[in-house]
Amino acid sequence: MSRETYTAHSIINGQPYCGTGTLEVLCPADNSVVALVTEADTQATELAIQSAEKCFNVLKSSTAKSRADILYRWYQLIMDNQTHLAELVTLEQGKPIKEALAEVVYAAGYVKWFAQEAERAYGAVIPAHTLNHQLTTVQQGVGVVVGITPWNFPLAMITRKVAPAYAAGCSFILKPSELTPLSAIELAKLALEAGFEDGALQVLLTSKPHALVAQLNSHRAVRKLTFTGSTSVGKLLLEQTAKSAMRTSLELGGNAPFVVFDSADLEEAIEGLMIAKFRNAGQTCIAANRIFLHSKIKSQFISMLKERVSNLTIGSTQDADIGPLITICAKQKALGLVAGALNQGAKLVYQGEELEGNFMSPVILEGIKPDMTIFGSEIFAPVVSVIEFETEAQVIDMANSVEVGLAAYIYATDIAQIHRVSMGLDFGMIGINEGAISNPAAPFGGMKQSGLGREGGAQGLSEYLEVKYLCQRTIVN
Ligand SMILES: NC(=O)c1ccc[n+]([C@@H]2O[C@H](COP(=O)([O-])OP(=O)(O)OC[C@H]3O[C@@H](n4cnc5c(N)ncnc54)[C@H](O)[C@@H]3O)[C@@H](O)[C@H]2O)c1
Ligand SMILES: N[C@@H](CC=O)C(=O)O
Repeated sequence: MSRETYTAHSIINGQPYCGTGTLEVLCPADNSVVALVTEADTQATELAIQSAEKCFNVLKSSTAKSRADILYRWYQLIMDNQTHLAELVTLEQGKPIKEALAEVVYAAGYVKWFAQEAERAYGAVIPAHTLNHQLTTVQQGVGVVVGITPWNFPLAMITRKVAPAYAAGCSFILKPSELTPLSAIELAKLALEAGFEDGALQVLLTSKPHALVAQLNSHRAVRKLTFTGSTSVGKLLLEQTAKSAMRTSLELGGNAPFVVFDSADLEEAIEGLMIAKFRNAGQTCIAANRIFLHSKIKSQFISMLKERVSNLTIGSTQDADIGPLITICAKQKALGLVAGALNQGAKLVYQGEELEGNFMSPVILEGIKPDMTIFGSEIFAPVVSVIEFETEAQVIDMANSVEVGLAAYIYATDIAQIHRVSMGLDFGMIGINEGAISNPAAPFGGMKQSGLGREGGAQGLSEYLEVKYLCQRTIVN
């Protein structure tokens, strides 16, 4: 791909909107400027809301079948453009091209899934309490939706929201991360090409999300907020939406335990950990963050892991396993967590060579204890932090002792133990002898401060639907 500097503008009512100011988008691989983006102002935001409101009324009288057909065309266009989309993701987000291609397919998977689910937003007939009554329910789209997405999966975190919203008949205003606007704009262009009505998907770009999102959240026409990002920003937005009691879905941060029992198949557990820890250089919300190893297998597991980790290639070449972190600040934060853990008594088991720019070599730490800062932090980098345990009760307690509860992983072959531990863990998703759990057909989401609601699966559509109860008395002449 040539390294020309792209330009990008917000999309309002189906058209590019050349806003004011200029935001620079940097390539994480070398921190060069890859795009200049104009920013949406308050007027643009107001126009987008008006257009979304108008479009919602159009969508209200469209059929689920027609929306399903349009979603299916969007799915096909994403798949037809997968190389281009993947290159954009690698350029602005940094993940290796093979992972970017996998993200395109994953993102498209949500569109296909919700093209199918669109026609299954069933209502119900309720047995009536008296004669001459018919009690039914219907489901209708909630209205104008605002979606805010992060940079780590710049395509999939968008399709996981926009596809169910459109399937439900909602119009959508998207504010993607300022770090990855190009993928968002490209996806929206493909949606319009597929047949999305002009106000059905609009994209507002800004480097000042606080002001723009506050404007959206305080508007009477906006009926739902769906947010994916950090727990701290999610909580702040929940305060805003509380003011109008707006429907709010939050997909927030994680701190996943990865528990390896002494009955585990260690080869399988290593394979699972390589995916759950190192995908996207450790920058995933469901990344294995705390590695709990039973004392009987700890030494063997760590030596097998060292062997695998020392063979990983870090860089921006086609075959690299680990790309750069998103920003230099993200790398400094991760190195700070490692230094802090060492100061607090952790032991350094492995650290690859020091690398330039945003690239970071993997690190393995052992001797991590629950009172260390790293234990309670979402590391978001290729750092393995190992905690030793003795008993099932002890590991469940330690795993549950954090404030978030998104994903957890268990490796064991004792079926009764797998059942007990799965039931005991306070996490919304559990990988059992499996390190790759993401799937459009499954409900994605967390407990405790990891969020509210679920995305994907059948539940993902309900998040955008209102249930309306109709109580009809039959007039008998
Ligand atoms: N649970 C999930 O499904 C899931 C998926 C992906 C990422 N995440 C989480 O996202 C985080 C990483 O993403 P990030 O760094 O982009 O998160 P972030 O919270 O910094 O930003 C997310 C989005 O919120 C916007 N934003 C930031 N401050 C805002 C404010 N004051 N008001 C309104 N909007 C604001 C950003 O512009 C961005 O679009 C991690 O914590 C990760 O675990 C969760
Ligand atoms: N890793 C998640 C997204 C959060 O980062 C996914 O697989 O959907």
